[in-house]
Amino acid sequence: MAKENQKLENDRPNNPETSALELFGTLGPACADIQILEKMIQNGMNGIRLNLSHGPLAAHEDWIDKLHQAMENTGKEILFLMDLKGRELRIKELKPFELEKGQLILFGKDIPVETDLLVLPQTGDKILIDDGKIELIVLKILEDGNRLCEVLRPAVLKANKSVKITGKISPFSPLCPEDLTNLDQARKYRVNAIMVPFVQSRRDLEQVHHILEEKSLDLKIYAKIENQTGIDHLESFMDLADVIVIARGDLGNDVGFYDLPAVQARIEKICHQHQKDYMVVTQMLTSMIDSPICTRAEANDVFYAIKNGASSIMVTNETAIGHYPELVIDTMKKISDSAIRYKAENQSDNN
Ligand SMILES: Nc1ncnc2c1ncn2[C@@H]1O[C@H](COP(=O)(O)OP(=O)(O)O)[C@@H](O)[C@H]1O
Ligand SMILES: C=C(OP(=O)(O)O)C(=O)O
Repeated sequence: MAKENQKLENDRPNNPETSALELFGTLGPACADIQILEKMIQNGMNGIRLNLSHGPLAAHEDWIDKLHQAMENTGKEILFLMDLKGRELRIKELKPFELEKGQLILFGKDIPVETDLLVLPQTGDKILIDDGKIELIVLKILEDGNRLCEVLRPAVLKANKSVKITGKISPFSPLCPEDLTNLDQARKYRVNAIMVPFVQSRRDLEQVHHILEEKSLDLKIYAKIENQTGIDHLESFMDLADVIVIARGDLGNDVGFYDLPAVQARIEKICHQHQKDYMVVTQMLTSMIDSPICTRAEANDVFYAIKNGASSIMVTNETAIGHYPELVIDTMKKISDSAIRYKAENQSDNN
């Protein structure tokens, strides 16, 4: 690392001497319980995200009450981050069912989606579902608009999972009408910050700032970089965000996960150059969804995210639907403490 960049890294907020590292969990069915939330807070979680792709803010009132109760019981205020719905593409409600390799399926009828999403994929396009766990290829567009697809990579298909058409840029605006209602209720539910999905241009964030100003809301903005267009334009809009989010789930769908580590490194470098805080998120401790301990590789992932200068890290499924939400936070905290100690002891380390 060049001397200049080394200085920038040491000036960052996660400098051990001024450590303000944010450790985020995701609020979901597995941890929406006062005692579990208390333990997560006690174990070092200082921020929690609610993903509004699964329903509006008001529909989560019960969970939010529990969160505030847990904060009161522990005497610790943590950041409450609402991840706006945005125009992320998702499948609609359905009963979970298992797909098989080579199976023919109708995207639209068997996999219900909004009409504006249905019309996007063309013959030959690949459709990734649930952060790429499922992959389809479009064989034919039928007269009624349904897309006849072949299953290339099967898994269990569940309601409301993310959809990505490979190589296609989302043509939609950054916030959907439901988000405007969510923002109107931000004060009532004591939201401190928002995550904006799929930020692709300066215009996207200008629109968000404009809306926040109109609503007199002073909320920290976490801008999710989820596709190549967002990376390409990052330097043009990063001053309008408080934190740049390396959202590896959707990003991995877009750039392919073999290139994802290089893409992460590139975004980190740009953030260092501009002294911009950034978050690393998704699949950091995935094995802990079903296991009380993480893998060595996951420990490395968390360690290097922090050693390299992330100001925040966040887990998703691990606390939202996993079996060990408190242990996930405990693990994340212990590895991050180790990384912070390492940084303190190796201030001049260039590796
Ligand atoms: N607000 C919620 N309501 C219901 N289920 C949720 C909610 N948030 C998360 N989950 C569950 O936890 C999983 C992981 O959460 P998250 O990472 O936020 O979602 P996704 O990967 O679908 O974007 C979701 O796919 C969903 O099954
Ligand atoms: C955190 C992410 O977003 P979401 O959970 O909305 O897919 C991601 O894509 O990495």
